[in-house]
Amino acid sequence: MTNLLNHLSEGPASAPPLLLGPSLGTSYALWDAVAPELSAAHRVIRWDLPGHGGSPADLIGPGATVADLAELVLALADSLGVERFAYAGVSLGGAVGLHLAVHRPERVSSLAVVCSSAHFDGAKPWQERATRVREEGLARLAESADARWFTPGFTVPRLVRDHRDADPEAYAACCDALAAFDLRDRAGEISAPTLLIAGREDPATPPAHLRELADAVPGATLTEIPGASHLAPAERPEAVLTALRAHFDGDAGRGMAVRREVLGDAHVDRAQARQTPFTARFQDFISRYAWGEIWTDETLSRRERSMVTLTALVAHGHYEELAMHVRAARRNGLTADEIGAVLLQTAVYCGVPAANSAFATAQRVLAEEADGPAAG
Ligand SMILES: O=C(O)CCC(=O)CC(=O)O
Repeated sequence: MTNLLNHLSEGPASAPPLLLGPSLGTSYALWDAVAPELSAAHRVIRWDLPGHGGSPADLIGPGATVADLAELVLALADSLGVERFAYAGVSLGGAVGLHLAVHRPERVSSLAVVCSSAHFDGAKPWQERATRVREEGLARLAESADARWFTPGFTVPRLVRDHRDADPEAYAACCDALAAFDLRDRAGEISAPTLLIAGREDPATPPAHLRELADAVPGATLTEIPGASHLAPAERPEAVLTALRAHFDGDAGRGMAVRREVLGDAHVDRAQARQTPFTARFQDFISRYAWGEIWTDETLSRRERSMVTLTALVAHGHYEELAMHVRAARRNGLTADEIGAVLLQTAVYCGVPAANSAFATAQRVLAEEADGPAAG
């Protein structure tokens, strides 16, 4: 029997690690609709609480704390050779992230706290729930899971099943951890870039809890997701994914916006649709560095960058990319005459045959543009 948390790893082993933590009663299936997308640019490692999903129940016992759970997460990371990681967690999983960011800041590069809090409204309700679960098991409590986790009419049967099938003693020990958790007077020490995500309809950790954290954690940003209750990654995965990507992907997120402005949505959508696990890291590299760092640098205007780029593409004979960048140059404000003047200059410095092909390519693109809206 292993003494490690059960986990699922997705994405390239060489990508930056991102750990995903679950909420009480759920399993790593909570991230099913989000993790595969995040794994395009991250080594995603999602874990199960003790006695939940596939984790052994005896990893914790009565009187457990969030610190105990955080130690189990660090042991898992150590076992996978992961020293420093980005971390996102829901509710109890978010509390683990807050604890790590305060007590082990050297391990956490960036933090997202989803439908969670610096405290869970005192010890009493959790002590009562722990007692009840120790006495009667989880079947009856699981009957009310939908109402506690989702907006009316929504459900994820797998998660409700995981709740019912969790080990009652381990579940109760997790309730003990929630009862004792209060990080309010330490939240100001968090130095990792922090994103807070609230489900606007969440009755368990309402948006006010996340706002309280936003006021306490230096530089934290807060996103409220409409139409989401307590398990936002399951109920509104697209919204959670967008927020997490913007937070964790940083330059790549910013770069993607510039890439869309310069190359057009149609082109970027096609490139994204063609993306495979094999090309994902290259796409991410392009968004992060070419678009997120270089094209966003304001030392040169976008018009100037287009002129330099056209010249470089002619010099190396990259005529497919040249066609794309003639369209981009038009978006960046160059006239057809200016593009012609750039290509004429390349005849001097790159050679007449190269400029000859470049004029033919540009002529075709400009003619297409004259015939109708740019194809992107
Ligand atoms: O299952 C619930 O009733 C919500 C429990 C809670 O707020 C802690 C958690 O989800 O981890």
